[in-house]
Amino acid sequence: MKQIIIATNNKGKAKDFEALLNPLGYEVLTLQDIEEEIDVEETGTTFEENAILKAEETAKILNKPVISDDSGLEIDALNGEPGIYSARYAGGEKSDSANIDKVLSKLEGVPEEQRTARFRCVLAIAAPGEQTETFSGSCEGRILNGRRGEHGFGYDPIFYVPELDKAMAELAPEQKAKISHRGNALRELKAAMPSWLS
Ligand SMILES: O=c1nc[nH]c2c1ncn2[C@H]1C[C@H](O)[C@@H](COP(=O)(O)OP(=O)(O)OP(=O)(O)O)O1
Ligand SMILES: [Mg+2]
Repeated sequence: MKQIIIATNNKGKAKDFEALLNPLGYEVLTLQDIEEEIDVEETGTTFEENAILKAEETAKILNKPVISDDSGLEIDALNGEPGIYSARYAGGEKSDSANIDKVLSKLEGVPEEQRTARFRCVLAIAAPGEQTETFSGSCEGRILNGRRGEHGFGYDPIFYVPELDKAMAELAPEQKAKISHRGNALRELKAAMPSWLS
């Protein structure tokens, strides 16, 4: 089986990429599968910058082509927060549960029609000696009043997908792959760089 390295330490993202890439005949490897500990500092001010930082630094260390993912949730009623700070919204130690609690408390009393939000994902492809490329995808929805569903990771339990009348965490990985910001970004990548994912 062909292998592809995703420059992430997030196990939830790894599962999403498996649902997207296994059907194309790729085995997904992440930073959790390799000896070296790589945790690139996200000092950029946009998803693009952070995705490029993660991809280029990882490709350089491993001397191999990699794909990175920088993603997050933008909530309109919070002026786009948590945005690029999604992973550390509730503080230093990354905690999906604490992050969700913070969003729910900030949105307390905000009516349904004002709870619009979107997930964004930027993928960067970097390879030694090659120009880095980026691709982006988004997924529109609304923030629920509480958690629903057991699948996924991050903010999935509080993200409602109107077309499917389901929370993102109520979708099986294959269903999420069809509509997610990550799936949409990967389809952009595949359309522009077919030789990468054939
Ligand atoms: O499909 C998703 N479903 C739910 N939540 C999501 C999703 N996609 C991103 N998110 C949230 C999780 C995390 O709070 C942040 C990503 O932060 P981000 O820096 O890109 O990832 P990370 O630090 O967890 O792992 P890494 O940088 O090693 O890839 O956005
Ligand atoms: Mg990160």
